[in-house]
Amino acid sequence: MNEGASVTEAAANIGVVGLAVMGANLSRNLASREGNTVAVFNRSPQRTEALVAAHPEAGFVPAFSYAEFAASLQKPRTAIIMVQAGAATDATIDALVEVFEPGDIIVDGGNAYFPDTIRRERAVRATGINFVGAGISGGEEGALNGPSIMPGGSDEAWRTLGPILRSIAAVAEGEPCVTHVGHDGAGHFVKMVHNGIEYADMQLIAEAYDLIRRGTGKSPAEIADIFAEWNRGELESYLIEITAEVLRQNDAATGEPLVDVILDQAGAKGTGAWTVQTALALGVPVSGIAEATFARSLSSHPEQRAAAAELPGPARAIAVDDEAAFIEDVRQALYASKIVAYSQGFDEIRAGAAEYGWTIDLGAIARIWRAGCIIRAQFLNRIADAYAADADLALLMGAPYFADALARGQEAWRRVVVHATAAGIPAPAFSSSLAYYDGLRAERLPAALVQGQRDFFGAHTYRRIDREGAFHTLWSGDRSEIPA
Ligand SMILES: NC(=O)C1=CN([C@@H]2O[C@H](COP(=O)(O)OP(=O)(O)OC[C@H]3O[C@@H](n4cnc5c(N)ncnc54)[C@H](OP(=O)(O)O)[C@@H]3O)[C@@H](O)[C@H]2O)C=CC1
Ligand SMILES: O=C(CO)[C@H](O)[C@H](O)COP(=O)(O)O
Repeated sequence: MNEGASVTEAAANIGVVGLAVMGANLSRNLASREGNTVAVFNRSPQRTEALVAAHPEAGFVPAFSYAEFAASLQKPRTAIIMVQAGAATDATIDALVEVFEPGDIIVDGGNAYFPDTIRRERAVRATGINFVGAGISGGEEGALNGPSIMPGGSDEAWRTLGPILRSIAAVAEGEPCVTHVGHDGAGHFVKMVHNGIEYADMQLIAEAYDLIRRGTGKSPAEIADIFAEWNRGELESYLIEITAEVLRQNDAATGEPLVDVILDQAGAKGTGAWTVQTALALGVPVSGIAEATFARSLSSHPEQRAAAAELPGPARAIAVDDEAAFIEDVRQALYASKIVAYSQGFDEIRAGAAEYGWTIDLGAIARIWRAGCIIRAQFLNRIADAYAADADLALLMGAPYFADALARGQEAWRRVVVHATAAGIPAPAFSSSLAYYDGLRAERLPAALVQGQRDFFGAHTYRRIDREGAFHTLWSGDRSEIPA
């Protein structure tokens, strides 16, 4: 580490490294707050020059080397990194550690994989510099006007960072959408699950659109009106709102609905897969999130889709007698499946907190997701209420409000899944959410048979319903049972 430049050169109280969509807008957000002077740095100088030229009102302090960036910051220095996850983040942290000093704070605001954040926090802390992994959600508009922020890291770093992050975060019912989630990787863990829920929510909405289009023959613009109407009720959310916008958009080149000219292969940068991988390791069944993630993968294998195109099946058309009733069924199925997705996500956060020793206030997470982030929704108030009533809820969807909503919606949900299945319309997120609901409420599951099979081929033992202990049947002997 070097000593940086003299204090007299240090004009900025905060800095941002990485000036693509998120970093540029976050820098402008920071600069717009009273008392902030923002130093900006990007690996390629053109981005720095472009940002500074485009926004003279922001009073940015541009830097063209890491040493210059460090010198432009008041001590203790605070810098927020907004670069690509993975190697880019490691390279940026390494470069900052070289020019920062003990007591300074490095915040990684990108979508890092939480084990990386745990590793980085440990390594950077050893230098005396604070490292905070902070999930930031809201896309371009959120970064500019107020995102939802999920910081991890130490209590000491939070004391310094808290006021800055509160000043730039979205506000929901007077409360800034930021909370100290927990230590080291807790913030990025929660952001990861946020994105997993985002994948599920998006897939469910996409399935609802597909079913309505195939069931009623309505145009995308007409379905946009349906989503806009839904957005005035219990489904009110940013994702429903933007779905109406996307469906209403016509392609300038062809005049066709834009949704009909977009290639039907969904991309993914990895956070959904991380959510599922982590859930598998924790033994948490996030089946809705997993199906949503796999649905993107399935869409993106054109060679396999071409190979399967001639396989037999129904014509993917639903015969609907009562259009209005069918649309209402889809709405209810969407709401029920959405409850499942959030319940699964919160279950994963609860399990992750237990595994990694974080104290995560689940009600506070619901509250900071009410504004600023991509999954912001009226519905999150209901989740916050559920955790306020019982902070140790074993199952979010078992809370009275959600249990009632599921009870009200489950018949419609079943009708939609039956229709979809009979018509050969894939609705993996709707179907798997319903299977999860039925699985959890089942008095008895065929898991008993799986245990019998495991004991048969691998002497893995089983437990009995009527006695304590583990048992094994001598399958290749006289088939008597012995205590294991
Ligand atoms: N876009 C979004 O809606 C959201 C993104 N995020 C996360 O925020 C972060 C930034 O996202 P976004 O603004 O979309 O930008 P990108 O994820 O596209 O990252 C581009 C930035 O990373 C920099 N970069 C790439 N490789 C390196 C490297 N080896 N060393 C230093 N810098 C490097 C680029 O610099 P250069 O210009 O020199 O190439 C550029 O500033 C990401 O982690 C992303 O996952 C979080 C929430 C929402
Ligand atoms: O973090 C985000 C929103 O919360 C980003 O928009 C993220 O890139 C979305 O993930 P993907 O690109 O995999 O759809």
